[in-house]
Parts: sequence; C-alpha cells; structure tokens
Amino acid sequence: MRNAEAEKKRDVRGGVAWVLSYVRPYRKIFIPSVLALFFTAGLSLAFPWFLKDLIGDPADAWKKGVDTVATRQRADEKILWLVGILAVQAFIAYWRVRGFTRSGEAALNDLRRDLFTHLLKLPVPFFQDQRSGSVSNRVSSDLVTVRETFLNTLPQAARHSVVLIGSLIIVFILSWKLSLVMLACVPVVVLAVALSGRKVRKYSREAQDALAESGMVMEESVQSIADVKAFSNEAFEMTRYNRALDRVYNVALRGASARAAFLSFIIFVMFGTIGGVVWYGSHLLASGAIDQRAFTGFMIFSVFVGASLGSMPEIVSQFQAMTGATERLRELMAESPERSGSLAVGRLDGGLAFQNVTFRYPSRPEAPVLDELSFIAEPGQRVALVGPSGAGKSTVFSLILGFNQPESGKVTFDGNDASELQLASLRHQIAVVPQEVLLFGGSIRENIEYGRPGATAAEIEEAAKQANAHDFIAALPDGYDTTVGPRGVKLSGGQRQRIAIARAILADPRILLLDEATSALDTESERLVNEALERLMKGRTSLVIAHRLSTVRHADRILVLNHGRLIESGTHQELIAKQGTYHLLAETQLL
Ligand SMILES: Nc1ncnc2c1ncn2[C@@H]1O[C@H](COP(=O)(O)OP(=O)(O)OP(=O)(O)O)[C@@H](O)[C@H]1O
Repeated sequence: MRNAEAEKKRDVRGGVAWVLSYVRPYRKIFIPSVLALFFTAGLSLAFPWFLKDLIGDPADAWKKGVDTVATRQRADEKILWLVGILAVQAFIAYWRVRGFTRSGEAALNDLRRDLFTHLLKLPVPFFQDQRSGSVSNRVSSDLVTVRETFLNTLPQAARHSVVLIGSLIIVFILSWKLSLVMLACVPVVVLAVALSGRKVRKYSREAQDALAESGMVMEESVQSIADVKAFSNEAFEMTRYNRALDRVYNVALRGASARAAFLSFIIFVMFGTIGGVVWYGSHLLASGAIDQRAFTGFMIFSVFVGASLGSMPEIVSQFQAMTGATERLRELMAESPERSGSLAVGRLDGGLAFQNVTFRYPSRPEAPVLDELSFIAEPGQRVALVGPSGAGKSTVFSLILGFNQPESGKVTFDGNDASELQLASLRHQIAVVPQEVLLFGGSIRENIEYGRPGATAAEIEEAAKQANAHDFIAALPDGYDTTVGPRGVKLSGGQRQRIAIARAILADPRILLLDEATSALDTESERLVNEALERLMKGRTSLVIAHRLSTVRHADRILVLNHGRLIESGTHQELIAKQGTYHLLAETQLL
C-alpha cells in the first residue's frame, strides 16, 4: 500500500516534470510569470487586511468611544492604500496571465508536435489494433486535460497555497485560540476527502470512458453515414447510441450520489464550524480577550482559509486527472517506432522477390496468413496476384510496403533484404493505387500533389493528362482548385481512380502496387482508367491484385494464392493449359 502511494506520488511528479521539460525553452517568460503569480497571490492578502481595518476600526472606535474624526481619516488613508495595491496587483496579473499563456501554449504546442511526429512513426499494426478513432480521441482529450491543468489548475494551486499559508499565519497572529477551534474541523474534512475522493474519482473515470464510448458511436455512424442510410439502419444506430447514453447516465447518477453525500457532509461541517467559531469568538469578545478588529480580521481571513482549503480537493483531483493523461501520453511516446534499416536506397531497378516468406498477424497467431511464399518479379515485369478472398493478397502488399515484417524468410528489393533498407527511401519508390480511392478533403491540385509535395503546377497538369484526368478537371468550374469534399465524395469512382493514378504518376515510383477495383465502371470510364493504368505501369515493376481477366491476360506472370500458399504460377496460357485452379477461376470469372 505504502509502495503504491509512493508510486502514485512519483507519477504525479513525473507527469508534472514531463510537462515542465517542455516549458524549459520558454523559461525566460515562464519563470517571471510564476514569480509574478506568487507575488500577486501574496498581494491579494492585502485586500482582506485593509478590509479588516476598514470594518474593525470604526466598530472599535464606536465601542470604545475613540475619536471618530481620526478614525475616519485613517479609513480614508487605508482605502487609498487598498486601491493602490489593487491597481498594482491588476497590472501585474495582466502581464502574468499573458506570460503564462504564451509560454504554456508554446510548450503545449511543442508537446503536441512531438506526439504527432511520434504517432506518424508508429507501425501500421499499432493503429489496426485500436478501434477507429480511439487513438486520436484519446490523445486529443488527454491533451485537453494537460492543457487545462497546466494553464488553469497550476496557477490556481500556487495562488491558493500562498493564500492558505498567509491567511493561516495571520489568523494565528490575530487569535490563536480561535484558530485552533477553526482548525479542529480540518482533520474531519481531510478524512472525508480521503474516504470519498477515491470513490468519486473512480466514478468520474468511468463517466469519462462512458462518454468517450458514446462519442465513438456517433463518430462511427457519421463516418459511414452513406451505409447507415443505404441499409436504413438509423434505428439500429440510435439504439447503439441510446445504450451508450444510458451507460453515461447510470454512471453519472452513481457518481452523483457519492458526490452529493460528500458535499452535504462538507456543508454541514463547514457551516457548523463557522457557527462554532463565531459563537466562541463572541464569548472572547465579550470577555475582552480580543478586540473587534482582531475578530473582524479573523472572520475575513477565515473565509479565505476556507475558500483555499475548499478548492484543494478539486485541484488535487485535476492533478490526478493530469497524471492519468500524461501517463497515457508517455506510454504512447514510449511505443517503439517502425523498425527501419539503415541502408539508404538509391534509384531501384525494380526487382522484387519473396523468399520463403511466412507471416501471421499477431492478433491471429493460430494460422499463418502467408505460408512459405516465394516469387520473383523482375524489373519492369507485370505480376498478377489472384486467388479467393482472404488468400493473403493484400497482406503481400503490406509486407512489400514494410507495414508488417515476415516471421521467417525475406522480402528483397534488387536482391537486398528489405529489413536492412531505409523504410522511407524505399517507400518513396513504391506507389499504391488502392481499390477504394479515398482522397483528402482539399483541392484536386493538392490531392495530386500528394504524390510529390512541391511539384509545379505544370507537372501536376502533365500527370493529370497522363492519367486521363485533365479533361474532366478542366471542365469543373474551379478546375484544379475544385475541392473534392470529405474523402473525395464529390467525385465519381472512376474520377477518383484517375486522380489516384495521376498522384502515382507524379510520384514516379519504380514499383507499383495496384489493387484493381472490383466495382464495375461504365465502359467509357473503364477505358479511360485502363488507358491511364497502362501508361502508369509502363517501365515499372507492377504487382496487381487482379479482378479482371483482361488484366491477367496481359500479365508476365500470374501467381495463384490460396490460404497464403502459392499454388500455381505462370502465364495465362500456361495456367489455362494446366487445367488447375486458375483455369477454374478464369472459367467462372471468379478472379
Ligand atoms: N490486420 C489484420 N489482423 C489480423 N488478421 C488480418 C488482418 N488483415 C487481414 N487479416 C486476415 O488475413 C487473411 C488474409 O487477408 P488479406 O486481406 O491479405 O486477403 P486478400 O486475399 O487480400 O482478400 P480480399 O481479396 O478479400 O481482399 C484473412 O483471413 C484476413 O482475415
């Protein structure tokens, strides 16, 4: 138990230290802001101090029959002091908030940048193992928590600590007897916080998870809105959302009972203590043990003690939330990035081979998805991959792209083991034209430029011409500046494919991975796409997951896969003559 407590403390400190390490570069603004924070917090004690005199002096003067003119004069003097100090405090506070925000936001941006850079380096399987959107959702909400704590709670914690300590010293000076009565309730409150705090925290974490879950349902439905509508599944989605909402409601209710019990107890103790203190103070006042000034001062500063003390549980729980958030973020930062070899790749000839490659997905270790797979694609050759659904064709692509590594055997490029090559330089020479082309939400120009960032307008246009896309783009009202809508929904399937081909042409890869679309295009569109593909494949090594007989006919070699094994390979004629699986697939058009 003690160990766990120590561990937790270290984590809180570790989380804060981690965030602070990002503030280091901005310390020239940050440190003066923190000093100013402590200074203004100290100054804020001047307000109750002068207030005590403003109320207490006249009361004393009236009671003791002291000269009222002199009292009035003193009051005028004090109000001037008070206004002066308030003005200084306001001035410093303005610069402090600005400085704190400037250094804090800049540090947080560095943190966000580091996280995103790291996310981009993580291997593809890491993302496949997560539910859609959950990584980005988690990171965003954790960053919000860190920001909230750092920019709001940290200054609050510093201010309340200064006010609490300062006020406590003052109340003890004013009347140690009354102070002891007041402080008698502190252990009770601390105990209550300790006892119910854990429960409240547990529920608040559950509530957050439940809320995130409901957010995910909404995100998934909105993302596939076309499918939802096409299947008339609005009611089904609503049920899913309702179930998530019910959970949010139930967890919130359970949390509310714990919080309500805690709150009513605290209210009782707090007001009870105030009543007790006033009662005891009146007795001290009546017996002349304290004067009116000290009593007024005591009451005012007690309010400050109470307010600072009362905000501590919230501050502590916010720090705990930040600890959770930084823990998750640091875990993410500790995830190993993609493994990359060190050998920089020059311009490839385009030779590609699999040598006895066996591979299984970590999430499904029972059966290998690729089983001792070997094949060679010579530079410039066109190789077709055919086989039933689930045979492992897409997995071959993901191994070529280095998304996954073989369990045994190797993938080679121009005879070099892929695991020794630099991933980035290798991927630069590979382009993918997927089956379902998803474009980015920007303009057509930006979408084509994605193939080679920095390409000139003339190069982009030339690539579009080669891809048979220029004519339809030019006919659009905004031409190349037309925005394509989220994921390219404003373009037809054939148009999207031609944009993807233009992108690949611009990238000028040595190796092309093409997943042929299964959905039929109309004849004209198909002719335009095929013509563009022919141009794209010319002079490059191409691997095509083929779904059309016309494509396989023109392939230099056809690989027939089944259950991750190569069961036949050869040209169309050879395989037809063999009368095997390929023959059957071709006959039934099941490619
Ligand atoms: N990320 C993954 N994690 C676990 N298993 C996977 C993953 N991706 C694919 N698989 C499994 O690996 C096997 C091969 O899948 P793959 O996508 O390579 O087949 P395919 O031949 O391309 O199929 P299709 O023609 O239907 O696209 C399938 O059984 C599939 O369920």
